[in-house]
Amino acid sequence: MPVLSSARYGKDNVRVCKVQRDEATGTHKVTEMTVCCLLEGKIDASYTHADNGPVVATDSMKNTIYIKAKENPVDPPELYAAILGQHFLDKYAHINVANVNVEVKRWTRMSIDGKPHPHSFYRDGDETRNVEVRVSRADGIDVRSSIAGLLVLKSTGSQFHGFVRDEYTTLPETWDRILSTEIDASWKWKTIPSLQALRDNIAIFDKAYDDARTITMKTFAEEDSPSVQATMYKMCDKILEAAPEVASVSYALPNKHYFEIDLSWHKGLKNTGKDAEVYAPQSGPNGLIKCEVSRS
Ligand SMILES: O=c1[nH]c(=O)c2[nH]c(=O)[nH]c2[nH]1
Repeated sequence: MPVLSSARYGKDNVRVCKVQRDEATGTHKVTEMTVCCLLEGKIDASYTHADNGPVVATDSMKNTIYIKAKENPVDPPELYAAILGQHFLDKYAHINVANVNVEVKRWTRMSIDGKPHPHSFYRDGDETRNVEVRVSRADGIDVRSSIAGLLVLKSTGSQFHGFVRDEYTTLPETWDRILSTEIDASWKWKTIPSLQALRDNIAIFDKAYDDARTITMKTFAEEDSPSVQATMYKMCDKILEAAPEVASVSYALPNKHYFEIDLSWHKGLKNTGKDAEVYAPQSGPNGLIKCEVSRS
């Protein structure tokens, strides 16, 4: 006999833009996000017995995503995701868990003649601020916040030597290389008991996001990196120190290689080591280095 061992369903890729207008000053704020909402609960019969009785249509979920964005703040995204998830539990007795993911795009305010413009913005890179929120009747609210797609490069201040050398090794050791990666940093919060508890401590989310972004860039820029591994561990350690309510921090960093090109075959051109100026950026293969650091 087959058993339905797990099931969740909902709406993905719901794109929402909210404009908040301060009538007094005429200043607007724009938040553009993509929402995914998947529900769990007593929904097995819809899979096993073609019984749609327990099914809240995914189309209704899409409508709910818009309505909750109208009725509530959409930032910080942790709050909006928790409000939306809690709504499904409050409204439908047979739904036990709501999984809400939100990805927020960057709309950075324009500066015109040195002054912040009240209603004009620009897309300031592909980086996104993301949250994954699980609102559960039994377990409270679990939140993972993250920064994704932040592309960084440093042209010196990175080394890699002392690694295994054997009959499989061709990579030379280096004391000075280009280091580039696309930051995927996430921090998992200690479980939050209720939506009210989350509301009561709302400032921690923006602060942790700002701290994580600053720590990531400052550590990347200032450290003479011995390896991606050692640098990301240091970033995790600093974020844990800055955000006491965070339980663990994770990074997933692709090593975007820039290879030196030996041009000595052409009139003895010097282009390696201290003379390296022209590099060949690699699309792949690339290293991929991951870690999670928790409190001991
Ligand atoms: O920082 C690095 N870590 C590695 O594990 C590795 N492996 C590699 O080929 N280059 C690098 N760089």
